[in-house]
Amino acid sequence: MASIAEYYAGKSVMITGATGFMGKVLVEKLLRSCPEVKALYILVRPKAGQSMQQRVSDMMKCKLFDRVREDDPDFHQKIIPISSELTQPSLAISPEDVQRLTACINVVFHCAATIRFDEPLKHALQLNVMATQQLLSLAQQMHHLEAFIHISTAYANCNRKHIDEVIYPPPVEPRKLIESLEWMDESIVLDITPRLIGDRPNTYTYTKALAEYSVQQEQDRLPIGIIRPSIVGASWQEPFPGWIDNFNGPSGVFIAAGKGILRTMRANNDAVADLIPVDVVINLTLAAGWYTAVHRPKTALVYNCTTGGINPFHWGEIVLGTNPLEQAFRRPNANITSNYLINQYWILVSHKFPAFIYDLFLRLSGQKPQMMRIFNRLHKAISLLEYFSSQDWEWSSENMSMLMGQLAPDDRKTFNFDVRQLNWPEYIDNYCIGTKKYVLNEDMSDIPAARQHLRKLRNIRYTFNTLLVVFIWRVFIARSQMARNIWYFVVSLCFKFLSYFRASSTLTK
Ligand SMILES: CCCCCCCCCCCCCCCCCCCC(=O)SCCNC(=O)CCNC(=O)[C@H](O)C(C)(C)COP(=O)(O)OP(=O)(O)OC[C@H]1O[C@@H](n2cnc3c(N)ncnc32)[C@H](O)[C@@H]1OP(=O)(O)O
Ligand SMILES: NC(=O)C1=CN([C@@H]2O[C@H](COP(=O)(O)OP(=O)(O)OC[C@H]3O[C@@H](n4cnc5c(N)ncnc54)[C@H](OP(=O)(O)O)[C@@H]3O)[C@@H](O)[C@H]2O)C=CC1
Repeated sequence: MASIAEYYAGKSVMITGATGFMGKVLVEKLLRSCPEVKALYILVRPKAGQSMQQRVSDMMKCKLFDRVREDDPDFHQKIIPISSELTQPSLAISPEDVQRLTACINVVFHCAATIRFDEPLKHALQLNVMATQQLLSLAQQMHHLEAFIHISTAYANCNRKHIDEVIYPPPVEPRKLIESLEWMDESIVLDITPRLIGDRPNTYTYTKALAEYSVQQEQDRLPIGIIRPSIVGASWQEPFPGWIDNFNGPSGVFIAAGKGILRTMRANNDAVADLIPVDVVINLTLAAGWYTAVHRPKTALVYNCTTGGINPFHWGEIVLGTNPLEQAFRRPNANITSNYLINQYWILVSHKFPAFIYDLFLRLSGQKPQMMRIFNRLHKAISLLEYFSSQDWEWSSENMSMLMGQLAPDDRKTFNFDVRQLNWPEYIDNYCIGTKKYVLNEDMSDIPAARQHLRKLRNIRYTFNTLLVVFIWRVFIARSQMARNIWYFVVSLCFKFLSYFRASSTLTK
């Protein structure tokens, strides 16, 4: 039986979402570990004033591709960009390109999606569901297709507590929903969105569930596999530990906490933090492509790609890195609580009050206030994440274990997705370093300066607290006999307690 690299040798692979976080890691891994792959056709759109070619050439210059570049400086020749806007009819692929793709593609990896939690329903439907349906139609025209791998999310069915590796019937038939929303004005759709998404928290999870169903509908006509990763984080091992390029999910939280901006958030300390490293997801995805093509399972297999059931880690166990970020707003000291009121109290004391003071300082020094605005955006982002950090889910992962059992020993090493070996504290430490190096582009050599800055912040805090105590004393205590009496009473009580403990600890020696 062919190994994974042998299988992909000579194959033409089509990838959507190749410019995204997971797509880039998929392209890199395919080029590095399957060097005989024939060609990667990546569907890309022009964006933000950049042409498709410019975007692809920028992407290939990215540090992520350093190892591939070392192995094969001409690796870019295997990447063939195809212009496509997935929300347009026929995916806006030219007839010539359609012909090219249908003639040669062997494997499709569909990664593209909008992953925003606040996406208007119509747009989320267009991209996550309708584009997927159009892609399935294109796949049906492919003469040599051997596998169609769809990337979903483990949270597509987050309205359930236990999630098996099956497709659950969606609340509404996707085609019917698309037809009925077609004539509706944006504002009407906005009004009825909460009713439609029901017990799901956002349009993202809702449309990903509809997409899964649409994919499964084609299982008799296409060789399909569905991957459901949980919260995808920085890479664990490959191409190097800690690689990450965005603010999504925990990355934004780690950065905001590391900068001393985020000091409190609602999460359940004891709930499982179902993070999954991006390289694990990609290794499983490539293995699933191989398995679908070589073993041809009769129905579409769903792979829950999660860690909680295998190597659980909890939100309360997260200890943020020891390498400080540059120019922190305050000394990092982030806490999580499941209590709404306690969280609101800390938001007031640790977020809003310092932001108010800082903005006052900016105003007085003739600058534009900005901190309150930053905090308002942060609170919006955090409120969208709290649904996921405050509860527990259980995913079965038999298909992931089955797939591991099917791999040859060498493939198990090269395409490792065995998360039992994952050391969480080490992973989180590398993750934090990754956000510093690759998201914020900060240099590790600046760490002594960052530490010095933290010491300065500590001194500012001590000075501020001392001034506050003196102010309170002068304004409230020194002016009233009763307040002075209470103050002396409290101080003498503390003193007595201290002497009592000192005496008892001397006795026990
Ligand atoms: C107290 C701390 C203790 C630490 C331990 C506890 C850790 C708890 C962590 C809990 C994490 C829980 C994570 C759950 C995630 C569930 C995942 C489900 C899995 C999936 O299937 S999908 C992937 C997840 N998707 C997302 O994460 C997307 C969420 N993001 C959004 O929906 C939008 O970005 C958002 C938040 C609505 C903001 O929208 P908007 O205001 O319009 O801003 P933009 O997105 O346009 O971004 C503008 C600009 O800001 C940067 N940005 C975005 N987010 C952050 C951030 N959190 N911090 C800093 N900066 C951020 C963004 O990159 C843009 O920059 P540009 O330079 O490009 O303009
Ligand atoms: N990140 C995570 O934590 C998780 C992600 N997933 C799933 O993994 C997949 C990949 O996610 P991730 O890489 O994080 O997402 P990103 O947002 O990083 O990437 C999304 C990709 O989709 C492309 N895309 C978006 N809209 C269009 C469009 N209209 N036409 C063409 N291409 C488009 C983007 O292209 P462009 O660069 O042009 O915008 C980009 O390449 C998604 O299906 C997501 O649901 C599942 C679980 C967790």
